[in-house]
Amino acid sequence: TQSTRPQRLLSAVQKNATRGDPCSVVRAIDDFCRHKEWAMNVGDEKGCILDSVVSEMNPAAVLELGTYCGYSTVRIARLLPPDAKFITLEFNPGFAAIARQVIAWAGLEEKVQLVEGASGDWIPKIKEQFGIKTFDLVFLDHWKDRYLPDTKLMEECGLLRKGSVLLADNVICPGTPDYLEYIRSSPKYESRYFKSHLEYTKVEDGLEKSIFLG
Ligand SMILES: Cc1ncnc2c1ncn2[C@@H]1O[C@H](/C=C/CNC(=O)c2cc(-c3ccc(F)cc3)cc(O)c2O)[C@@H](O)[C@H]1O
Ligand SMILES: [Mg+2]
Repeated sequence: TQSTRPQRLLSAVQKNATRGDPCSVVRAIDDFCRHKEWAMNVGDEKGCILDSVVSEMNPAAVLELGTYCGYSTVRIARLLPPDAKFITLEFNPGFAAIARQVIAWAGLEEKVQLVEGASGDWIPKIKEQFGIKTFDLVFLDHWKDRYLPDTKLMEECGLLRKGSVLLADNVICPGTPDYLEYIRSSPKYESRYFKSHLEYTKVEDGLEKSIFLG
């Protein structure tokens, strides 16, 4: 039977990365995507911006929307303090299965809770299910037309506090026009665009970092 791209990405990790070494897992995926098969991971260039935001915040509670193969999950989890809570939502069972193995290969399975399901269904249940009051950091990297509705839902569910940071991938390519318009014009957010490139290409893309003002 034919393998899928995520399966081939996992094989590349198992072949080229060292078990328990998150940086080698990140490197193995970037090499695979740059030299073998492109895949929609945040990548190394935007990944460095993600790293600096995570390191600067030292967050106690992180939410990721859209795990895919777990590349950004590993990037974030490797930088978290020991008792931080990190939830990543993924509704495609095939991708979730691959991501679990990528996260395990990095030795980070204790730091990450991968929840299988749709963000719209799970966001209202997070407080009671996981004992989380608010998130310090949310990384948005799922379907681009879900960024805005999920942001409004997180506001409504009281999951954001004064100072919570939303970091959104792909605000230029593929683009998230309705989200950008909302977040940049809303008095509830202080927003800043980090210009970069679409993963593994020279095409412009960037991350939008938005601080919730309460
Ligand atoms: C509501 C809900 N709930 C839970 N999981 C959800 C969910 N909605 C989606 N997911 C999950 O998240 C990932 C989806 C990611 C979507 N990302 C992109 O489409 C994307 C595309 C490009 C791209 C750019 C130029 C091109 F020419 C082609 C593609 C680059 C990117 O960086 C992307 O992120 C995927 O794993 C999907 O199952
Ligand atoms: Mg992306």
